[in-house]
Amino acid sequence: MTDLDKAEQPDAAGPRDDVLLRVEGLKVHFPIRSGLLLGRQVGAVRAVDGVDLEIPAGRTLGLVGESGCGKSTLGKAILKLVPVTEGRVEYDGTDVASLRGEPLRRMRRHLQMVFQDPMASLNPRQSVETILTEPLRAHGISYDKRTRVRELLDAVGLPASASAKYPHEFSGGQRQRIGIARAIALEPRLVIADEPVSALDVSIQAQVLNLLEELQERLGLTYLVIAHDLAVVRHVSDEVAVMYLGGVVEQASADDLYATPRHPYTKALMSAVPVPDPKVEENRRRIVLAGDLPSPANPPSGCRFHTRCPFRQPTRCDDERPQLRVVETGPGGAHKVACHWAEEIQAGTVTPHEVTAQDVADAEAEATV
Ligand SMILES: Nc1ncnc2c1ncn2[C@@H]1O[C@H](COP(=O)(O)OP(=O)(O)OP(=O)(O)O)[C@@H](O)[C@H]1O
Repeated sequence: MTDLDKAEQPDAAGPRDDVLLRVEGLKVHFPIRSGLLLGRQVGAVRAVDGVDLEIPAGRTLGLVGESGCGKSTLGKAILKLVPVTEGRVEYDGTDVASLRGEPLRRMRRHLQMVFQDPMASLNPRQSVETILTEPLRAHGISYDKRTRVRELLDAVGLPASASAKYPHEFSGGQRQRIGIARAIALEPRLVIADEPVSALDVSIQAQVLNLLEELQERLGLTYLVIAHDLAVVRHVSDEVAVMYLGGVVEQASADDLYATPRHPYTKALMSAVPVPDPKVEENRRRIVLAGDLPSPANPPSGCRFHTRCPFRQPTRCDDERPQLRVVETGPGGAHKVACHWAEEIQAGTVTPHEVTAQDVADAEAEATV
């Protein structure tokens, strides 16, 4: 069975055997140092604070959340680009943390990243040909330069003449195509795309997203697509995970999550998305969250979202951190939510109340881990 055939199989609530990437209890805490020569650790930024994720082969998981919630750090931790404090990253059944030297280098071939800003991630002094062949040289892979460069450019919709040019000679969208060509040069299986279109004009975004989808189909790629923009994630994802302050608060198939968001934070995020139908748009009720994202150096106790949550119930939300749990399994697969009151909110027995900026400040003052 090919990866693509496997990807046709329906989701199940239990563990699946076609999982390419599995993340368990992942934590990335950056030490905060103080004192002379910054030698003493006085705290930690809990950028990622206990994340579980699974991506089946050939599928796309979209990861959304506001700036600073830990999305990029999670992506980097999967690629071992930042040190993991606790937890496990398993790629194709192998614990990534245990790999060193040659096995790590070999594994890296299969996991590649597409970055937000192609101008910053491409070396301005290298020609496109050098940019595209450097990963092959670094991994000691023999290739016919002209043929391989032409194949890669063709795969991302650029002409062979692009080969001799430099990044500044291209538009933003073309540069991101070069970044994508570089990412697929080593024939990876998993690609982590961190805000792949947020630096691009809206008119160009769809073209680049379509290219990512086309390459997925042709090459059987598995994607983790990180974005703050819900529309971008919806466009490309089979499943979507919503992150808030270092943790995943909701995960479901894209259709289920957009049709029936269940976590209060997801409800607020979704309420901000404009609806194309003018009648629906007119009646759309925006949930505006009071306060800002709390500092990951000093996260609230209990549910990380309780300080801003319109559905907060004393005192369980303040004291007990909810686990991400399956609340429903439908045709789209398992719908997981990290909220103590997910069922009651759905049934309408727990209802929203107004939260003011002062309420948030008071709750934050009371609630530190
Ligand atoms: N190397 C680092 N050292 C210390 N703190 C860091 C480091 N990298 C990230 N952080 C902090 O970790 C938190 C999460 O950052 P991260 O970049 O992962 O969030 P994000 O959701 O990707 O946001 P954005 O979209 O703005 O990049 C932030 O508070 C950030 O300041």
